Amino acid sequence: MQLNVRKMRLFDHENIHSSDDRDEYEKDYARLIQSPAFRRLQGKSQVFGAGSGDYYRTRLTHSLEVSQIAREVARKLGKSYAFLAKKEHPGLMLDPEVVECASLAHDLGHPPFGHKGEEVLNELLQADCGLKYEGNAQNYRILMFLEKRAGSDSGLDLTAAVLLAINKYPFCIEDPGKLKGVYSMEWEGIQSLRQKWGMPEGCATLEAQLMDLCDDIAYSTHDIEDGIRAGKIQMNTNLFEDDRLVANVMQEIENDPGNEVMRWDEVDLKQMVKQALHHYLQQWESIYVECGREPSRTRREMKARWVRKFVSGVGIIDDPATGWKRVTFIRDGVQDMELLRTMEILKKLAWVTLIKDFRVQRLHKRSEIIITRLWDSFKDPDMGRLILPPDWLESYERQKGKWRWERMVSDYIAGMTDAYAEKVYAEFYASGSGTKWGSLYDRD
Ligand SMILES: Nc1ccn([C@H]2C[C@H](O)[C@@H](COP(=O)(O)OP(=O)(O)OP(=O)(O)O)O2)c(=O)n1
Repeated sequence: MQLNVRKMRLFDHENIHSSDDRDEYEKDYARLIQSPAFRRLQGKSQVFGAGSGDYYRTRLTHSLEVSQIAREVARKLGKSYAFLAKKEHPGLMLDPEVVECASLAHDLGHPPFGHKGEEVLNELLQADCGLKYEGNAQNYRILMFLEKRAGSDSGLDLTAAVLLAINKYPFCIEDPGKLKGVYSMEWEGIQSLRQKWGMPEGCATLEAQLMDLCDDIAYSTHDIEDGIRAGKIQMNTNLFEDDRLVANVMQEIENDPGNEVMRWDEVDLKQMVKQALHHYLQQWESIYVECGREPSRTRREMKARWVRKFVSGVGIIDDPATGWKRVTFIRDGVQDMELLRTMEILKKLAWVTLIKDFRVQRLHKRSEIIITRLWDSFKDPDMGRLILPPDWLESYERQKGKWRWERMVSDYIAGMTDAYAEKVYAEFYASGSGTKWGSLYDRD
């Protein structure tokens, strides 16, 4: 019975493969891996611009790393927690295949140029028409409406378990006070699934929580690895004794007062930052010697050890505040605050050394200019109708007024890779010898 609730699909009208013997999650995996939205992640920035170096992460390689980590952790937890085997509640189960699919899909909604693109598109939409743009909400536009699969016009029509495992923020984003969530049109479907499952309000499934934590494990470690490779973080120095760096990290923490892991009223903030950096770096010297003083091997080994350390800390506890369960780092049956803080401080370290680096900031400035000019070019329906690809217009017309024009334009811009956004921008605005005209044979 519960399995059916987990494997049900929202639309499921015409399944051309209904006679095949694949498991429902195998179908989800195939639909995701073979979707154009998934392929386009290869051209979307993680931190450095996609295409700025073959070794740096893109949203695609990041999503693959998250899915590998999340799948393994789900299997491991499945063996350690007896309640998971009882399958008493569909939201309190951990299927490795489900977290794998959710991880592959969790960043589909990112526009070109990563978080900066998301911020700019949101500001433009809000200022011009009062709509919001948010990457997690956009995941559902893509999965439920924009992607097509053989035999259906209604998105990828994934199983309920996978859809809810992507839902980190189980809210309607258009409700007052919500910065993240699901747009109202898609929230209807997600909410109906949550009700069928009996999900408590505001709580995410265990699978969504695990995907979220594994996303953090992946990027907090690989961003540092990318940063060392780019020469922005010097690991062979005693980072925790670098007063300016420690002060910058402290400043970022103070700028993020809502972060519950960082309750610095409870601890000495400076001490906490120094301790976490010390904790992180402890093994650096010995790994360096073990790896024959080879920087690239040392970097990889350090990253691998930290992923293993974080992974081995993942557990499930009761959450007295909600009566639901919580996936987090645990030690001796309680939340491991030291490990949680170390991870948060790694994120801040990446922030102050990489994201605030002037070259990355120039990339952000450029992406702001490009996205703003693209928005200005397409937002007016009279002009937009002349310059949008015909299949986008046809999809829009088929909705017979259910979609607002601005939502469709933001879908179009958000779907672009970094390079494609650059190309369309150059078609409109570059002059002289720098002009790059689109070829007649390019697919838009
Ligand atoms: N202004 C920013 C913010 C973040 N990043 C990078 C750092 C990480 O590599 C990644 C984090 O992105 P996610 O979408 O995984 O972030 P969250 O999970 O924190 O965001 P959300 O809760 O919105 O999903 O993006 C960046 O380059 N520039």
